[in-house]
Amino acid sequence: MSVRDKLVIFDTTLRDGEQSPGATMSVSEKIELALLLEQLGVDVIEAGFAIASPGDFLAVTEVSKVIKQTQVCSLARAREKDIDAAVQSLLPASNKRLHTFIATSDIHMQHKLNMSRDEVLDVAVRSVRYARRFVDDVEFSAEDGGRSDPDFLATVIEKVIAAGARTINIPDTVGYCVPHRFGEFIGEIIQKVSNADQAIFSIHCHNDLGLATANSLAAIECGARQVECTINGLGERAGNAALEEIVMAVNTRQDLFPLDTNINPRGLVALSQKVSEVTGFAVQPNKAIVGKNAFAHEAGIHQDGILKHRETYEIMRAEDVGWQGEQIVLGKHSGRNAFLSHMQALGVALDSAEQVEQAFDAFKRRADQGQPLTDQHLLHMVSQLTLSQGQPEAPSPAKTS
Ligand SMILES: CC(=O)SCCNC(=O)CCNC(=O)[C@H](O)C(C)(C)COP(=O)(O)OP(=O)(O)OC[C@H]1O[C@@H](n2cnc3c(N)ncnc32)[C@H](O)[C@@H]1OP(=O)(O)O
Ligand SMILES: CC(C)C(=O)C(=O)O
Repeated sequence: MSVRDKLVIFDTTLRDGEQSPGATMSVSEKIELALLLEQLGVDVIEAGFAIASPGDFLAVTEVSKVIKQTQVCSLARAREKDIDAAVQSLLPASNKRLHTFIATSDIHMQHKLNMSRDEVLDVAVRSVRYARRFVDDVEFSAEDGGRSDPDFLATVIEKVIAAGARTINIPDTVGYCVPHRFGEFIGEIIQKVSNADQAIFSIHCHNDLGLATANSLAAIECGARQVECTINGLGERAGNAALEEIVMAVNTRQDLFPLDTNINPRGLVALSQKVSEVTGFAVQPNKAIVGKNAFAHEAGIHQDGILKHRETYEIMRAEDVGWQGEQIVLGKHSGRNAFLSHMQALGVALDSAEQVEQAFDAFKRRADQGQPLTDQHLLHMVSQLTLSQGQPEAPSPAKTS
């Protein structure tokens, strides 16, 4: 029997998600979201960046008090004062992780940090070693890893694993990578690092080119076993990989990703709506999984297929991610089969082929106007039609709505 690998879901909605301009969350909002994230089954909640502000420090502390199973994490630069703040903020946590990082790309080292490769290597190792004095579970991120020299990156990783890092995160900080190359890159790094078996490799992908989910999945195929992501893909600039997309891609394509997660996908829609409410960031209707149209069908050919066999046009079940069920929406693109099935559900019997054609024609004309078509409208429309023909069968809107 083969042992299935686990994919660790590291949620950073409360840290990287909050870095999105306008998405600042209060301490009580972070607590509320953290409890929902725990209920959803995420493995790690990155609750904030303790040194960033007194409010963020408090948020990490308060989240640490209420979360019992899930690991709570704070971010820290590769500096003792950041690590000290993170350690202090995490004191109440039952299960904690400290996440320290430093950039490893030449462009960041030269222009932002003003440090040489040797200096960055030294600071990375010293920070991990320092953090391990206080916390067993230390994650190290090589910021801008996706644009880093692979040999240098592998050297840094090998040394920070030896210094005690348990998770190695290779971010595509600026969303520059493309899927097949990023997957190969992660696989190559894992191969190069002699002590790779002593750590879990992770990715953290940004969505600047709309590739965050695709890049994450490519890396998972090549050996990453932790994915950093956010609800609704919230995050710096164009956002992070969306948790709901990663989880449902893994669940739906088990042929490609034979991995287990702890996530209960039925909580995805509710959490997405809560994050949207807290941040004021609307979820676009066509957003995968959690957009209001993600399981809606207006096109007649699709509706006909769904009515005959749901899987013709559905690769996932709406109710499995927390929607009530798939939606057949009547509109100008709908066909007779969906129209009749809906009228039947409303209790309207259209007995002859002629009645069907008349009602369908009236419906198409109405739908062409582009206004939403409620059941009330449909019932009224049919009653007008049959009354004008002198036929008694159609119920009045008042009786059926
Ligand atoms: C890719 C990411 O998402 S990384 C996380 C980004 N998130 C944030 O920056 C949000 C929270 N940040 C903050 O509140 C502030 O930037 C703070 C508190 C961390 C630092 O504030 P300040 O001390 O005023 O520094 P400031 O932000 O202006 O500049 C960053 C400094 O950190 C240095 N730095 C950046 N990354 C790192 C790192 N990983 N390790 C060590 N030093 C770093 C920079 O080189 C710069 O140093 P300098 O002041 O000597 O030039
Ligand atoms: C700190 C790291 C993980 C990060 O947020 C990034 O590189 O985008």
